[in-house]
Amino acid sequence: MASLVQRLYRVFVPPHQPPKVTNQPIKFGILGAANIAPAALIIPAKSHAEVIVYAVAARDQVKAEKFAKQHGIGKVYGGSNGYQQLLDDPEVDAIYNPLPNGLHFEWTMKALLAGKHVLCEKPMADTAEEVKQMFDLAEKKGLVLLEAFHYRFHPSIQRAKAILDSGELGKIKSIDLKFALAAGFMKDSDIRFNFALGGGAMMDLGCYSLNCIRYLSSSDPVSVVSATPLSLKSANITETKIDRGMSATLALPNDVLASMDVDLAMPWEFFPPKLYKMWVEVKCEGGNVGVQNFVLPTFWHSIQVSNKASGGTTTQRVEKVYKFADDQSKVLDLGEDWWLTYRYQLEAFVDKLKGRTPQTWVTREDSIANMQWIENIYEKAGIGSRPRSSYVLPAE
Ligand SMILES: NC(=O)C1=CN([C@@H]2O[C@H](COP(=O)(O)OP(=O)(O)OC[C@H]3O[C@@H](n4cnc5c(N)ncnc54)[C@H](OP(=O)(O)O)[C@@H]3O)[C@@H](O)[C@H]2O)C=CC1
Ligand SMILES: O=C1OC[C@@H](O)[C@H](O)[C@H]1O
Repeated sequence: MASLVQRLYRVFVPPHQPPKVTNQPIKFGILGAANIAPAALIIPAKSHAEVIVYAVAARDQVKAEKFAKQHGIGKVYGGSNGYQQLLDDPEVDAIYNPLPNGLHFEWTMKALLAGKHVLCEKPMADTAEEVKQMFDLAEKKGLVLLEAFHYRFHPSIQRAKAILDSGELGKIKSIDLKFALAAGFMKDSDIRFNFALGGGAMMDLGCYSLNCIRYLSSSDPVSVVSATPLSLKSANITETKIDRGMSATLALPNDVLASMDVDLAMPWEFFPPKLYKMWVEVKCEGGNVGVQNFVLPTFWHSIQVSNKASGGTTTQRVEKVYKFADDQSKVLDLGEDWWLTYRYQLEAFVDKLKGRTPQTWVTREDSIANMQWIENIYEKAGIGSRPRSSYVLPAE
């Protein structure tokens, strides 16, 4: 309990590591005064000695200034041209793009055209074709582009995968994943319920779920067996192509079946009270691995392993891995138990920019495939992909 409290305190009040000029710090600009920006970049940056959150842009000048003041950001761009002004600032090295999904393509492309590296929120765009174009441009410009699947950088999910890969439990037979938030977390006006902005539960919670299934199984699906959207039942939302939730079954290679259930407005459960569900379980020939809280492991998580040992006995164990020194490999000493997934992600992003080898990475192929299977699931569900961006690259 004491370590939990200590960890939580450190998450929000990390020891400050002011960057020195000799570090040649990476100066970040944030597109939009987004809700997720403090957790995903501003707090993690405080403990990274090579990162400065230098500027923020918001469509509204007053909002931009308020956000900058609240988070100690020195440079502010506001108004209708604020995003572009931020991209044109020669001091900015890297852009964090936490805009609504439907704007990721346009503003990431513009950032790359302006010569900036980009950390782009998930899901990276509305279509796989867009994601491909984003990586093509990044490669052409020699810039770093990363889809912010932050949970992949944390040692806990990597440990779960290492157990599966070790062969301890034999071949994977099935995967079941649930990711849901109780009704009321999201307002009707939330970007997640807006089709034009790339909304939908499959885009939001589903992109992680699919990514996690693909990651743990080290495979892409062979087909979407079924996909059933949960419709919105709100008098205030008229979007017919927005899935409040999605239940999908995927066929993976070697007759493995994976099921995923996501819901942005899960009906309340009181006994015991549940505000959210975030559970993935992999059943293997010789046992199971389940990971509780796989997207937010820093706060709390458990890796539950049950091993059907020979002789009919089953052994159970629980592992918790908050930093790499705690994992079974003992090879790497990286992180602190209070590092958020986003802090691990920032470490990797900066390493990549600086020409060092990041501990792990989410590749171009991975991001394109993830987006393609999101589209395939929407197709099977009968509601189709989110609209392609209307942004057209200026002629060279
Ligand atoms: N990695 C993670 O754990 C998480 C990732 N996300 C991802 O981050 C992104 C942003 O999510 P979140 O922070 O919740 O979003 P917000 O609702 O805070 O919106 C983000 C920003 O979008 C800007 N924006 C630009 N155009 C529009 C528009 N037409 N309508 C509404 N907003 C607009 C706003 O910028 P301005 O300030 O200029 O008005 C706003 O600040 C999404 O892609 C989401 O999937 C979200 C939560 C967690
Ligand atoms: O981590 C997350 O949890 C809540 C979601 O709605 C959000 O977009 C996602 O990134």
